[in-house]
Amino acid sequence: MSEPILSLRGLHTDIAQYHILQGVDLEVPRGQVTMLLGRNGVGKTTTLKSIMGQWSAKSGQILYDGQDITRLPVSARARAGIGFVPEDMGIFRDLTVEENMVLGCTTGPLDPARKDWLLSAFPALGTFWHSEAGNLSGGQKQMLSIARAMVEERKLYLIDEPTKGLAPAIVSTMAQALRELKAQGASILLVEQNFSVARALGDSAAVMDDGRVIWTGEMAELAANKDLQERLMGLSMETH
Ligand SMILES: Nc1ncnc2c1ncn2[C@@H]1O[C@H](COP(=O)(O)OP(=O)(O)OP(=O)(O)O)[C@@H](O)[C@H]1O
Repeated sequence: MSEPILSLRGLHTDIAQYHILQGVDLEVPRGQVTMLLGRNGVGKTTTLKSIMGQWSAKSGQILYDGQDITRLPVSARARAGIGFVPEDMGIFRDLTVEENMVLGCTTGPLDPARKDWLLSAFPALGTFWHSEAGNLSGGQKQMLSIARAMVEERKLYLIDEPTKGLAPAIVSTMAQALRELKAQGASILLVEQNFSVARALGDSAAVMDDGRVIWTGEMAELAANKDLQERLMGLSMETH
């Protein structure tokens, strides 16, 4: 098997006086979707932000594509090919959809073929291309946030709860876009509470508790084992 695109080794991150990540070990295989699961507040978002550099790790190591990025600034991690879609969307409300997308481009102008693909994946963005992003619906803002992170090809995408609060029809649009992204060869680390999406998209899974990864394996294995789900996450995926 080839080297994982990302390995976390014993990662510790503090937020203020709180010791949030307490030795996270995690591998994200190349070209796969890895689900990061767990109860609320166990450190999933903090893990993504530590990988991106928005929180700096106190100790431990982040290896990305053969390089130690633990101490690099956010901008260098982005240039190295990591894209991050935060849960709070981070779009600019006063700018148009187009302007938001252009701001997502770091290496040159918006590539027309990439734009065509994104507008076919998320047609509403084409309809509102010249509208202010603040006027979009909640689901459309979420699509814009994801589409902006996909506007240039990245090797690794970190995506935090992309389907949160979305209507079922939009959830399947989002899931399809992520499937297409994977088909293009990207690696994805995905935090997702919607278990039917997790089951449908995930190749492997890592479950966190109390600032650590407590289980890793195939997503299909976790999805098939109710006792394991109850033990790791306190719930059964079938009921969610
Ligand atoms: N800015 C902050 N200041 C203080 N504590 C924080 C901050 N951000 C997160 N935390 C705390 O860190 C812990 C982990 O939070 P995190 O958002 O990483 O969890 P999560 O697993 O993503 O949770 P959820 O599923 O609820 O989104 C929580 O106890 C949270 O309260």
